[in-house]
Formats: sequence, C-alpha cells, structure tokens
Amino acid sequence: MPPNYDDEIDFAALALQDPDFAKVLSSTGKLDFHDAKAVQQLTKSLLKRDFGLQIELPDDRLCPPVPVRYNYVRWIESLIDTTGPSYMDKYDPERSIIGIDIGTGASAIYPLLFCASRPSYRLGATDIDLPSLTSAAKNISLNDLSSRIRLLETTSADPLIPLDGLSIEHADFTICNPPFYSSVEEMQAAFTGEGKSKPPSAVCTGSENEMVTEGGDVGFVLRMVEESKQLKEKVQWYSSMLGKLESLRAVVAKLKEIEVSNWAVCCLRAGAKTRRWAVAWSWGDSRPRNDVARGESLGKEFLPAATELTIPISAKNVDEIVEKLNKMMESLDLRWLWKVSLKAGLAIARENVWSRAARRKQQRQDADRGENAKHTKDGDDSDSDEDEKVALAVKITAEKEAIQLRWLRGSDYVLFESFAGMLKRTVRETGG
Ligand SMILES: C[S@@+](CC[C@H](N)C(=O)[O-])C[C@H]1O[C@@H](n2cnc3c(N)ncnc32)[C@H](O)[C@@H]1O
Repeated sequence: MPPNYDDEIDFAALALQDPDFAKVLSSTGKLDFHDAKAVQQLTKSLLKRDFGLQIELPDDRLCPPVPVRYNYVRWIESLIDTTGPSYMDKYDPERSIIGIDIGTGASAIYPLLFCASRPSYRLGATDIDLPSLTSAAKNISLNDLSSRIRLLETTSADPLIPLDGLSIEHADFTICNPPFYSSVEEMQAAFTGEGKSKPPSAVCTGSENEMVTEGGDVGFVLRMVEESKQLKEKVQWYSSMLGKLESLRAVVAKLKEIEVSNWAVCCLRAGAKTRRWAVAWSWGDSRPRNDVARGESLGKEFLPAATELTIPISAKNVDEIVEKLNKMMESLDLRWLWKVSLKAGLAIARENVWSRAARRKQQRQDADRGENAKHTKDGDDSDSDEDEKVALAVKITAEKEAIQLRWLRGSDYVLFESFAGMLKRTVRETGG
C-alpha cells in the first residue's frame, strides 16, 4: 500500500519504528522544525520506513519534505496510468516508462521515489549544481539504482529538457520542483519580510541555485512551455510544481494562450499546513481521468475540460437501455468493443460518424455496396491497427442509475460532447 500523507505524520509511531528518529523527538513528542538535523532525520526516516530508501543529505542544500514530493510523484503516476496507449486506465506494470527530473537536487528524491514505487520506471535527472549532482550520485548508488537513473550535468544556458543530452528520443513525463524566487530579496521577504506576523515555520537550508532563478517559478516553467512547443509529443506529459496559486494562474493562462487543450492541475497537500500546486500539459490527445486532470478545490479558470460525463437513467430499465445503446453503436461506422459481462464498451471513431449527415452518408454507402459488403465493426476490420486515425475514444459504462462516459482520447471536447448528446437522445428515446 502506498503511504498516505494527507494527514499529519504520526511522530510517536515513527519514533517507535526508527530509533534514529526517536533521538530527535522531544520528550513531549514534538519535532523542532527549526533544527536542521531533526528535519533531515524526518526525511531520512520516512524514506526508510515507507520506501526502503537510504539517503545522505548535505547540510548546505535543501532537505526535501517527503509528503509533498511523494504526493506529486503519485499524481504523475496517475497521469501516466490514465493516459496509456491501451486505454486500460490503470497501472500497467508491463509498461516501460521514462521520466526526466529537471533540477534533481542533492537528494535525487524524485527519481528515488519513482524507482521505489514503480519497477518499470527509469529516470534521467539533471542539475546545474555540481555539489548537488555529486550528492545525488551517492544517493543513487546507495540504493543500487545506477542502472535505472542517469544523471546529467547541465548549465543554465542548456535546454531544461535535454533529450539529446540524455540520449533519448522520447520521454513519458518530466517532473520539476523549480527554484521559486526571482531574487534573493524576494526569497528573504517570503521568509522574514514585512507583513509576516510569524517567524518561518521551518528551517530552510536551501542554497541560492536551489531557491532563486530568473523570473522565479513562473519564469522557469514558461521556459519549459517554450521548449515543449518545439518538442511537442516527444514528451507525453510536461509538468512542474509551483509555489503559489498565482504562479499556477500565470502558467495556465499561457497554456490557454498557446492553445494547449490537454492539461491537468492539482493542489498538493501535506498535513494541514503545506500546500503547493502542480501543473502538467500534453501536446498529445490522451485524456487523463477527471479527478486527476481537475484537482479538487481549484477554481474554474484553472480547470481543463471535463473528461467524464454522466447520463442519469432510470434503474427500472437499465437492461433495455443497454440493449438499445449497444444496437445503436453497432449501427455506426466506428470500432465498438462491447463486454456484456462488464456492461462496458469502448467506442473508437475516426471522425464524427453519428451526426445525421454522417449516418445518411453511411446508409447510402451501405446501399451502394449491397448487403453482403456491409461495413465491418467489432474491431475486426482492417482499420484496427495501432496507427488508425482516432478522433475520439470513449469508454461507456452502464451503472444502476447512470451511463458513465469516460473520454479517453481526442483533441476536441466539442466532439466528446456531441457524442454524449447522441447517447443522451438514445437513452431518452428508450424512456430512460
Ligand atoms: C528547489 S530545488 C529542487 C531540488 C529537488 N528536486 C527537490 O525537489 O528537493 C531546484 C533545483 O533545480 C536546480 N536548477 C536550477 N536551475 C536549473 C536549470 N537551469 N537546469 C537544471 N536544474 C536547475 C537547482 O540547482 C536545484 O537543485
């Protein structure tokens, strides 16, 4: 079971499981977040207990808090799981995945967490800071992961997503926790500045290269967005963590401006106090599950189009509705795979073949070809190879009181809505 870091960490339980952690806990069971050694030990103990990982951390670099980092890792894993080529919509242990961690830091925490939680993942990891890379290399070999994680030293003038430097043509995702601030002054103000009634809640051992970059987190991510315009589908999911909701607003606005229609947002929580945001975008057309793409408690302006729609039906005539839907789907010129036992089907269309005009055209073609040459369906026609053009792929599941539509693939939400509209009309005709 993956650890759940949504709630506060139970320090007393952790101290019982790890004597090294017990040593830094006060007699009243409190952890001093202003003590760098205590904070480091918390990270080490969680990595050891929950992932079997060992790490060493230098005193003059960031100590990564595990909960928010792992919540980001899990979110990326969900994005990958729900946008796979086989439409499985769940974790596929057979699928090899390559990710790139941009700015891996002294801990190499993201590559370590991915490798510990997913055996089929391999990672490239970059940084511009040599001491961080030296420490990252040590942590990778401490965990015997050198065959799955490749480190690359870059400079601030190099691309942030160096596919060539890593000798790869394609990556499934990028992950990044960028420096958040645009200047040392901005960073200092964030920790101690005016308007802060309280002192910072935890010690920060971050060095300037870790905390400060031109344009802050937004500047860094907008560079990634620019690079993604060139690389397009060479990376399936580009992503980054962001320090402020305002930063997320700026990045989402940019994605809309350049007409990226497939993005995902989420609020990363860890315990009651910590909140960060994450954004991911894709130039491809595989659509993540709705709860993954549209993080809860985020306003409408941040959210991509919904990837699930519900058509309510009456529980009395589910079987009749399902029968009618199946017949109707069979009559259309699309691939339709129906699993009776699961009451679920997969529809894959090359174009809109359900509009009235398309159906009339189909009828004329069928008549011309004659009864025996009627178009084939059920996935056994010649179009069923992997390279077929797909304008829309939708999974349809019949439940007791609803037909659920899951948009799996397609670049046009209007097409998905139109397909849903056609199903709604069919349900209505059956008195559903
Ligand atoms: C906030 S730290 C994150 C470290 C680690 N990923 C984590 O989550 O704890 C940002 C990292 O990005 C690195 N960095 C800054 N600019 C970079 C660039 N242009 N390319 C790659 N890494 C960069 C810094 O050296 C630093 O290690």
